[in-house]
Amino acid sequence: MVILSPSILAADFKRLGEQVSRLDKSGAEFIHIDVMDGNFVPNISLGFPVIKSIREITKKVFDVHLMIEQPSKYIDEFIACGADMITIHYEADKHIDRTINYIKSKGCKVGIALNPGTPTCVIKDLIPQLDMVLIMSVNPGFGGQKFIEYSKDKIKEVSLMAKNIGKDLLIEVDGGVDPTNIKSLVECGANVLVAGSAVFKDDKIEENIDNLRKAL
Ligand SMILES: O=C(CO)[C@H](O)[C@H](O)COP(=O)(O)O
Ligand SMILES: [Co+2]
Repeated sequence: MVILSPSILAADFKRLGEQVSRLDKSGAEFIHIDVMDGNFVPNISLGFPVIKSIREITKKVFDVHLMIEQPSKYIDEFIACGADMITIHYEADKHIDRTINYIKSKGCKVGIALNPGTPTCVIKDLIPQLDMVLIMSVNPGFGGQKFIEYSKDKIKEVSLMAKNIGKDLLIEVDGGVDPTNIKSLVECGANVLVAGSAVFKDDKIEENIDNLRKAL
């Protein structure tokens, strides 16, 4: 099964409630929420009040992508706001094993994200504990960037690591995903596809999601 996770970073924030309601009625399984702190990445996006508000609109899985330093400080609050899955960056946490275990102890799913410049070998020993690995296919911080081709090799590497230990792992790809490349990413082993610009383009959310699904 291939999961679509539209990123609300590309939504029209004037009409966020309406657009999230449309995602709620769509065939997308997850909603990807990009949290940026202006420190780990050179941009600031949204935080607790927004997540809490849209939680009232939909029961879809909230796939919360934390692009923040010291994510362990904020786990309880993200869970309280309605996060179902919390993904932290490998590069942002000095004690990642502890944070993974903490998130799991709270009954929340956990993912680790890797920047384009971080090799996949760093997460090999962590995979047994994880629900998801997120391969960044753009440098984090902004939507609408071009897909980095070598990300495909990284998807294949993580897929092989999971296969070698018989682990049912979610492998998410985030950045520059569109109908022209989505099929090739699934062929590499991805099973959760984030799309921001490709979903919200021209305000044709339903049609764009259908087109992504058809391209698979
Ligand atoms: O994490 C992200 C950026 O750091 C976003 O999820 C990602 O960029 C999605 O947007 P798009 O599909 O427009 O590339
Ligand atoms: Co993201």
